[in-house]
Amino acid sequence: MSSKLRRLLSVNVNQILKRKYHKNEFVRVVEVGPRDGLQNEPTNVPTEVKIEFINKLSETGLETVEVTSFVSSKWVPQMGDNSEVYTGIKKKGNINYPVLVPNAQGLEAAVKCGVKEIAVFTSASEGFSKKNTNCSIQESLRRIEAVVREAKKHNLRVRGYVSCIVGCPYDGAVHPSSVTKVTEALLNLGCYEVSLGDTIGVGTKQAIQNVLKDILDVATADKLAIHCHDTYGQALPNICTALEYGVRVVDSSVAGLGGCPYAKGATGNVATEDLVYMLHGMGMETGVDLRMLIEAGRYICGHIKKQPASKVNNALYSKYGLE
Ligand SMILES: CC(C)(COP(=O)([O-])OP(=O)([O-])OC[C@H]1O[C@@H](n2cnc3c(N)ncnc32)[C@H](O)[C@@H]1OP(=O)([O-])[O-])[C@@H](O)C(=O)NCCC(=O)NCCSC(=O)C[C@@](C)(O)CC(=O)[O-]
Repeated sequence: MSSKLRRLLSVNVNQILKRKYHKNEFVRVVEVGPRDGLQNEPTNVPTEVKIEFINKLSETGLETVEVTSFVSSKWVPQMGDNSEVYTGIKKKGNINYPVLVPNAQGLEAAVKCGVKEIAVFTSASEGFSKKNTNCSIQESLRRIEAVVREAKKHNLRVRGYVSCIVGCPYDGAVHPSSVTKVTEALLNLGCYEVSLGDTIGVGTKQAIQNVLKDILDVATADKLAIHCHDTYGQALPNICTALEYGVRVVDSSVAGLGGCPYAKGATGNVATEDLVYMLHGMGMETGVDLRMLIEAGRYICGHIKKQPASKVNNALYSKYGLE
């Protein structure tokens, strides 16, 4: 093929794939602070503080707040009060409150609490799957299949996560085809949406493009969400890249809290305040009140004795008179 023809074809492919974002388009922000944000906190956060934190997030206009995880408390002690937190929060009718579930035991406990939505999780890399859930990817998919089957009997909505979409702390670089394979499997198992996790935040624009181009061969953008940790400061550009490819659901954590206990060195998610500020600046809608978000971020940071890892929170805190 001549280089001119090749160039022409690649321009056309990019035009088809790239759906420029438009003013007033809605982006659903999935707040993962109470779960992803707190799961790695070394000191115990009191249950009543978690509940108040989630109640404050519920007032911000967010449509989805991931509350906790029903994982083994031997593996993640911070989430050991999952039932108390889930049943203790004030639930607003227009908000989804998903919880993370790794297996049948977690599902059973979640169902007892009356959850309406669960999130199942696996990895695109074997090393992380083993360290995070003590099983291979194949085995995790078998567990998820059983969990989804049971969850559907209870009319639960099921969201999926794929970790390590670019790099793995144990196996190194991850090929896009591995991400596509697992994403497709989760969708086929019945997840309404799959969140693509750059767990250790190593991705750059090009890497995210490569992942999305590969996945968009098997799934449409409306089935995808992006979940970027900000270890290398690439989260916002990477999210913009995902927006260019039509993704309209973005996970984030207020005050940039978080990290995974089984991904050492990885920092928190992109801060929700920074994400919302950027999206509003681009003319996109989120329904989120930035001031109230900053307040919620300050509340939890005050309790865990940390400065918010959100530039927007730090810049606007005094301007909004929240001191
Ligand atoms: C999957 C397991 C349970 C396997 O762990 P295992 O040790 O192989 O499990 P097991 O079945 O052998 O059980 C061991 C013990 O745990 C208990 N157990 C077993 N299951 C549960 C449960 N659901 N709830 C409560 N307890 C449970 C079980 O009862 C038993 O208790 P014992 O008999 O010794 O007293 C474990 O590896 C685990 O809990 N892993 C979760 C780790 C985790 O939460 N990681 C962070 C979340 S993932 C993440 O952050 C990434 C994400 C989603 O944000 C996206 C991204 O950024 O990439």
